[in-house]
Amino acid sequence: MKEHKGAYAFESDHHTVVTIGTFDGVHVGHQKIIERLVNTAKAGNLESAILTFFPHPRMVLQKDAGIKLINTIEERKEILAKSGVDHLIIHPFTQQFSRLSAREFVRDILVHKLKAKKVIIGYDHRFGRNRTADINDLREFGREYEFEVEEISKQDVEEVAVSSTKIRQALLDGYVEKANRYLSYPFSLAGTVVKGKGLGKEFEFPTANLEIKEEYKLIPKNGVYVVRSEIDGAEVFGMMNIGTNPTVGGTDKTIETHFLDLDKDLYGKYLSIELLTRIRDEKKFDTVENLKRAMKQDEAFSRQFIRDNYAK
Ligand SMILES: Cc1cc2nc3c(=O)[nH]c(=O)nc-3n(C[C@H](O)[C@H](O)[C@H](O)COP(=O)(O)O)c2cc1C
Ligand SMILES: Nc1ncnc2c1ncn2[C@@H]1O[C@H](COP(=O)(O)OP(=O)(O)O)[C@@H](O)[C@H]1O
Repeated sequence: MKEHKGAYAFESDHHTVVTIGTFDGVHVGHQKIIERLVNTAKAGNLESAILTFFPHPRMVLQKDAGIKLINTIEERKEILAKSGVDHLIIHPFTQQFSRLSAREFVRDILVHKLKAKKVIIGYDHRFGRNRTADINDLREFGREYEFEVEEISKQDVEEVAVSSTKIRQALLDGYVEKANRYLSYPFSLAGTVVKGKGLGKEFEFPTANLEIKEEYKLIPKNGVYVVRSEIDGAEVFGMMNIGTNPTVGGTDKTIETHFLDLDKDLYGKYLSIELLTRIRDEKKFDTVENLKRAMKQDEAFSRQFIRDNYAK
């Protein structure tokens, strides 16, 4: 897969089949559409291209600081790279871009830059300034500029929309296994290990504190989770706490992981950590002793879960 920083940077000698969308999560519904894109490309001797926007239109137009996404743009790239698509075009969605008329968008971007011979698009997709054009207008443009339009049915679009919403809601409710089923891969959190309060080592449970730089990344419900990661090329399991550490009087939200059977300085490392299942809610314990006891139970639970599901 070739990545292009915006439609204007796209270069290819071939004609393309293009689909347009955010594809947050790249979940099973998205994967179906991408499969169709890739197969259509093969059958028509075209190259397949996904046109996606970043930042998300809602971040730009509504200054929607609250919008949370399942994938960071880096994660989205990595997952799409495995899908067999020839081109990923990440177009910066700006105020200026949003003012392109429907005709300008079709003519300048789809036809002249991307050389689209086919566009696969949802039945309800709207585009151009103020989102005034619809799929019928696109078909009209297709006759003029000689490309075909293939519609993604209402049912397929709804399936896709529903599963993105369902995945976000499942994560916010702590149901990571449900989210992982919809995604067909484990939801993960990625960031740099930073210094915490320095209490973990006294606890006998040192924890790597993850700092996630993308403020738009969705963080699942507070609580304790069994996790898996890769550190220096080796698979490691662990238990993660997402929360405010109320027992030791914390207030800020932290994401910290104790890795099982590991003794390594992790400061400054960039880790991607998969969430496998949820163990329990975060609690305010009366004493640190009681918290320690709970963490020992978490460890026993985690080891059993790993034996049951990931035994080699
Ligand atoms: C598996 C696990 C479960 C945890 N559960 C709780 C909890 O229920 N309540 C709580 O206040 N803190 C919980 N913590 C957080 C500890 O309070 C935290 O590790 C400790 O404050 C050390 O923080 P530090 O790494 O920033 O020094 C948990 C941590 C881990 C790794
Ligand atoms: N098994 C392990 N799991 C997590 N971190 C570990 C582990 N072994 C060593 N470490 C190191 O210990 C650090 C955490 O220690 P801790 O006392 O909790 O300090 P702080 O909270 O100040 O970051 C981690 O960032 C990592 O560098």
